[in-house]
Amino acid sequence: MSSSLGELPDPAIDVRGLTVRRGGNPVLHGVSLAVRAGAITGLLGPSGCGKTTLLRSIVGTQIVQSGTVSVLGSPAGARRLRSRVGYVTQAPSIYGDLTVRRNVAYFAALAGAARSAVAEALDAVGMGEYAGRRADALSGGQRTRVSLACALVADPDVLILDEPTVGLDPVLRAELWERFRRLADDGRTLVVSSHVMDEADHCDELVLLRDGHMLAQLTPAALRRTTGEDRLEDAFLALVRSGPGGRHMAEEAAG
Ligand SMILES: Nc1ncnc2c1ncn2[C@@H]1O[C@H](COP(=O)(O)OP(=O)(O)OP(=O)(O)O)[C@@H](O)[C@H]1O
Repeated sequence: MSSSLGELPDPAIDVRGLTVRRGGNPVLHGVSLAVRAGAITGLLGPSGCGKTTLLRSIVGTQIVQSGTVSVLGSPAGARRLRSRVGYVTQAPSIYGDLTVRRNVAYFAALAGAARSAVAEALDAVGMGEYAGRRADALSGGQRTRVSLACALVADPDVLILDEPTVGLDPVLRAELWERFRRLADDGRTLVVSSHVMDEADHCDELVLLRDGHMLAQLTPAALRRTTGEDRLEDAFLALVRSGPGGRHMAEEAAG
């Protein structure tokens, strides 16, 4: 695939033997995965399986017990990654007493982005018409979109998005996935978490997590092929039920 970004290391993100405890409890158990540059990787699994913890480890905000996480060839959280990695958390982190435009302009200034990038980022998430509104007068879904615009405006090479489409209507969800696809086609690397298997078909690769264990990393087509299920929701369930043997099958199908 041609990339406007030139030479990004591939894999863009390399996670090896990642073990994390939170509040004294094991949350991730020796997770290893490789995220392809210039692709959309979907991180899928039920609520509480460790998706956010894995994303935090990739961004470098999570204390990890063992294992390594490297992003674009540097250890996760390294200073040189700050402008290259964008992270949109599940709870939108924007300033309620600022307008939508000023929120995005603030992040644009931090990133040294052009002023024109602010309007572009707002249009990209369908929030252009709300530019003058205070952020504390927005709905939850609108705040999520402004949060996403704050990440997009910095034009990062790697975008880590924690459930970015939750609470959005189907039209907006479809538009955002189109946007994500264009970013990946342009060479950006996206990791998008979701607990809705319907979204998996928008991804190039899937990382399936359950109870802090990685069940499989494979394409949606390989997941269907391995399990013989057409609906990805059913395919995920079939993989879970097939246990460790299923995991082995999935690896063979992926490999
Ligand atoms: N601050 C914390 N202290 C202790 N345990 C935590 C903390 N945050 C999360 N956990 C636990 O870690 C596990 C994984 O949580 P995590 O938020 O990574 O899951 P998730 O897959 O992102 O869930 P969801 O889809 O509901 O957001 C859960 O069992 C959760 O209860």
